[in-house]
Amino acid sequence: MAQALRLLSPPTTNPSIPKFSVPATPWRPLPSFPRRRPRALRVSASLPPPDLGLISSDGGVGAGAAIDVDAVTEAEMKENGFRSTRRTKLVCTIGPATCSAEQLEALAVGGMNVARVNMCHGSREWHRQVIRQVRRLNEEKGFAVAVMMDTEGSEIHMGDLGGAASAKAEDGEIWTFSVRAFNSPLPERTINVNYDGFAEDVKVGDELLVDGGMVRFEVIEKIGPDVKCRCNDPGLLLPRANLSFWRNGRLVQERNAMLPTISSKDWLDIDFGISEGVDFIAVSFVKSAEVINHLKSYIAARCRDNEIAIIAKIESIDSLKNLEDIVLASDGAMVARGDMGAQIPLEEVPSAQQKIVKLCRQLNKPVIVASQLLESMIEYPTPTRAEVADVSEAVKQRADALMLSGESAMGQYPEKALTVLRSVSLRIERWWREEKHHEAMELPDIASSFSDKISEEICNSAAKMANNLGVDALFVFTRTGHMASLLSRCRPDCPVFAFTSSTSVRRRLNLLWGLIPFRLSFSGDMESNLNRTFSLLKARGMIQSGDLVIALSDTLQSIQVMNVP
Ligand SMILES: Nc1ncnc2c1ncn2[C@@H]1O[C@H](COP(=O)(O)OP(=O)(O)O)[C@@H](O)[C@H]1O
Ligand SMILES: C=C(OP(=O)(O)O)C(=O)O
Ligand SMILES: [K+]
Ligand SMILES: [Mg+2]
Repeated sequence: MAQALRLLSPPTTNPSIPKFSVPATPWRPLPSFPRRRPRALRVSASLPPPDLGLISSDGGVGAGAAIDVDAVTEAEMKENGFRSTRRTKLVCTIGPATCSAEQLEALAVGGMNVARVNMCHGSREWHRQVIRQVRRLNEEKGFAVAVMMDTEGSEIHMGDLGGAASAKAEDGEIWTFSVRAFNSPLPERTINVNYDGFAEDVKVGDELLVDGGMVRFEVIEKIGPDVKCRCNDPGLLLPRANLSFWRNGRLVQERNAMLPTISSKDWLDIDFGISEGVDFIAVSFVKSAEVINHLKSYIAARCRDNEIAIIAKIESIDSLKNLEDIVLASDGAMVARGDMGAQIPLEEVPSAQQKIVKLCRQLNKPVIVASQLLESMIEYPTPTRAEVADVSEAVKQRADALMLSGESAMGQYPEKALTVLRSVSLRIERWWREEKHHEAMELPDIASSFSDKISEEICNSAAKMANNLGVDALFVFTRTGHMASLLSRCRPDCPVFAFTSSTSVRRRLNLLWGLIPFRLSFSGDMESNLNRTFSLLKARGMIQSGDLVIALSDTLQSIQVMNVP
């Protein structure tokens, strides 16, 4: 009996799983405000124009019954049926090739779930414009694109080449790497280095790697602040490229270890991100869990209502050493293969990726696989076969999200690259579902309270039932998003419709595998929630009478199997 009572009592929030939690605000009906009908969207590929956008159709069940549906997802669902919606989420880095309103809209229509701005490049003003543009598109056109800010971090990198887009280093050429401040244009074959201790730290004979080995130099002479280097592996130098130096075949790490993970410039960028209301902050070159905890308390003190999820970028040797602690402290992780490949041997990157993806799923943290997925598409309109195989491997590992970097930031074919990610994801997901290739993964208990344990058991059972019964969808009514994340962790065969009353929770859920987040105000009365939801979704042609669904609620900790009436 006690058990039954507990099952019905509202769950307590679990402080050790801060993921996506928002302060428990009492339910209140959202103010009804006039909504503009968006203009028709420009649509690429085979999607029909999503015409309803953010418009709330109340399906004849009264005012206040509004539901926010992502216009693009809705179009995809109508086109392919909702069982076939894409489960893998897509992150696009925004840069000069994609920063206009039209270009951002094209990416949103093409399936971008999260827009990433990299604070390593561009000015704060530039990023502000991009973030506001994304928000405006969401409001006006019914997208639900989340924004991720990525910190620069204290890496050693080159300056911006005095404004040049790139510079070619030829075999045998002597270049000067210097910490001096120059007036632009820079002297010929001269590169600025952002780190003052550079000239002291390197030694004659060291190997200097640009971008993890895209170009290689050998240090041949040190003259005060200038370091003369001979180019051994020629190639293209890009602005602000990462620099690492190697001695006797090993990465020289001492100095990196002394640089703070979050520099003073990063703190200013973080303040900027908080004031602009970004959804995620990705922290570069994380070394330990402490920095994540520190940042989380900093953010908690500054933005109560609008919690920001912290993504730890796993890209340094230290982050691999402290992986589990870092992932536990964070709200998610990124396999940042670009810098990782400069810190560990390249042949170790694939196993590191697999390990990180698996650990994140076990610990219920979303994970992004990033860098060079479609690198050749920076210049060419089709990917290499090897790139398609790499993307499909990440999809098979069932990472939550895939990320474009240079392909979308400064490449020539950003929309085509996104289309490749979308179509490869869809195809591989379907193939893997149909052939039932996925082995069940051992999912450890992660709950730290009895109430959370109940949620976890409900989600594990519901996902299993959904697979065994072949249901059409799982519905979850969730305030903090936690229960939705637990369902996503199970990677069920059917899509998960996640209903939350918070727009910011909804945007953050966008990063999670298999979730279709909706904003909907709902009550503690499951019966009426379900009836309203069914009417609203039926009115929009998103579900039909007879569809079989399993519905869960985190306020009631309940589970129901039913046909849509
Ligand atoms: N805001 C920006 N302004 C200008 N260029 C950018 C911007 N963001 C990204 N880029 C370009 O896109 C490339 C790839 O982006 P990303 O992978 O995020 O950075 P990085 O190469 O520094 O790790 C960068 O090297 C840079 O040339
Ligand atoms: C995603 C990465 O980080 P950034 O692009 O900021 O270097 C990476 O190194 O792979
Ligand atoms: K960065
Ligand atoms: Mg990096």
